[in-house]
Amino acid sequence: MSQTVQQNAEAHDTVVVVDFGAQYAQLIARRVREANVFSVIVPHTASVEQILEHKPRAVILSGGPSSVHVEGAPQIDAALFDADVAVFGICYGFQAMAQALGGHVAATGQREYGRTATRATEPGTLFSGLDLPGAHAEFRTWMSHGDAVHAAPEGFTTLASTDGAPVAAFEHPERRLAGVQFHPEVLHTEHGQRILEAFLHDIAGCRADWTPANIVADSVASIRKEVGDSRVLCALSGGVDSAVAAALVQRAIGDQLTCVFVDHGLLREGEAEQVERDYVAATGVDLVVASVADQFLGHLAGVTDPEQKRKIIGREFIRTFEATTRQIADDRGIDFLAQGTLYPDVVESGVGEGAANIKSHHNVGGLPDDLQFKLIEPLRTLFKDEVRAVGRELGLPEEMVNRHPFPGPGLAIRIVGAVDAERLAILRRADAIARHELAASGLDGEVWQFPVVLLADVRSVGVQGDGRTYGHPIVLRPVTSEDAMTADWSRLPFDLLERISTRITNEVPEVNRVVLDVTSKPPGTIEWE
Ligand SMILES: Nc1ncnc2c1ncn2[C@@H]1O[C@H](COP(=O)(O)OP(=O)(O)OP(=O)(O)O)[C@@H](O)[C@H]1O
Ligand SMILES: O=c1[nH]c(=O)c2[nH+]cn([C@@H]3O[C@H](COP(=O)(O)O)[C@@H](O)[C@H]3O)c2[nH]1
Ligand SMILES: NC(=O)CC[C@H](N)C(=O)O
Ligand SMILES: [Mg+2]
Repeated sequence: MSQTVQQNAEAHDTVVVVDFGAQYAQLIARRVREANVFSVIVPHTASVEQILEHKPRAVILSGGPSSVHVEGAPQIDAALFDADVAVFGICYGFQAMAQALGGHVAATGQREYGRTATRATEPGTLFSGLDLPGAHAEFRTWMSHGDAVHAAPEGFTTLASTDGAPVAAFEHPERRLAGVQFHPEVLHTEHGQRILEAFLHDIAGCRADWTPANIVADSVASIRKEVGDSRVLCALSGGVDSAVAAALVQRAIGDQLTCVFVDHGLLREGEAEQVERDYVAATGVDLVVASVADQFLGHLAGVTDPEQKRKIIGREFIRTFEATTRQIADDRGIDFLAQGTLYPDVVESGVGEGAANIKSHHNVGGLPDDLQFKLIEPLRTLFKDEVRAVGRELGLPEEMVNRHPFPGPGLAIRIVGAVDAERLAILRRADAIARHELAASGLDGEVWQFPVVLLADVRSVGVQGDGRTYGHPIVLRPVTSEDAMTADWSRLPFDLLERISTRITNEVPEVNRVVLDVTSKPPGTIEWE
């Protein structure tokens, strides 16, 4: 378990979300945090001891695709229910809980997907704060199940039912156990957040202390404690996360901090200048710029595999930080490196046991084994919207806090194929046009991120100026998202897409085709590599 998680677990009431393969485990964790309670996610393969290591006040069992009554389905160890921790089951988690405690779960023959009317038969603690008109009140819930709890375990009160779920909610407040068949975490469920909060606050007794002001105070205190009077190098990219991480470290230790910005030749047009100008102006921080494009491009020459690109970039970042340290360190040296790593970077890099490695984020899975620095990652447990809230709390300007994310490996993972200076120049021009037109349309805020991708190894035939061309396609990938864990393709207006397409094919001679990516995440990721 990472040190940050340990610290948070000690300072705040923690909720552990056990992921049974749900589409919504991330969403559950976020909703818990929206109730101002700290939460972490663990895979269902975690043992009860591993769950309890987080010192949770409550555990939430997520939904999942399996059927609890089928042999080999993931189960929950009944020891959890005697561990003096509150437990809330959702969908599969509700069924697993019912079965483990002696209730009866079976297929119903009546599947319920999507909007479902749930009849509350008893307010209990879970529903007591809801404005439900009388007994047998109906409210709209979101369901996704084919199995159902037919009999609640002994001692539990049944609170609701639906046509396809004889027991749609139950609780045993004295044992601090409860569960629901529907999904309280999705916005389509009426009163969903209130029901979750009733569990968190009224049944589990979690304090609502996970707020931006507390996050800042805690991180500042723990950075001070850890760093003492040592010096810290902070990797600054111009993006939101590292800007907020640097501002936190600066608040904690002031001029013991030096920031380093790596110009690795994989940046977008104007980016290096912007960091030097804006960030220093906003914070007055001490900034070193390392201009190392030749070094990065040299190591990337001929490399086409995305994971290999990330590993090379992760390694060269660290080599650059080491070289910078040698350049600027006095006789005390620099032991600490601060980075703006976020919780989704950690989850996607498959660091948690059992989680799949989707891609090795250069700053997590891409780090070299012989790392000389101790890492300070004050945002390692946060989602992006929480980072933005912390940035506002620290007084960073709104333009900085709202900036679209840009991945550390930069344009290297937006060129499908090997990376070289010429290809980078093509992509940089196309990207600048797309960004410019998006900003000019006033729709910047509607889009989470807008990758522009060059399919460098693909060519297609075109006709331009009455002549045949054989050029490359550019892919536009504008997406909307809440936290980059899931995303949808942005429905940008056709006239904006047309302007971008026309300008790119007119102004970038090597490109003769512009295509729009209309894939959500999942199944696609946001970046192409
Ligand atoms: N060009 C760079 N120079 C120095 N450090 C970098 C650079 N690019 C990335 N990093 C480091 O890698 C971390 C992860 O990069 P990432 O792009 O995920 O975050 P960010 O740039 O801080 O924020 P955003 O997600 O908004 O772009 C950064 O927080 C920073 O510490
Ligand atoms: O700093 C980073 N280093 C990386 O190696 C990396 N890979 C993806 N990303 C960013 O993470 C978010 C999710 O991206 P994917 O849907 O492509 O996994 C998106 O915001 C991506 O831009 C990265 N950021
Ligand atoms: N979404 C879920 O958790 C589904 C649980 C189980 N597979 C069912 O069909 O009932
Ligand atoms: Mg970035």
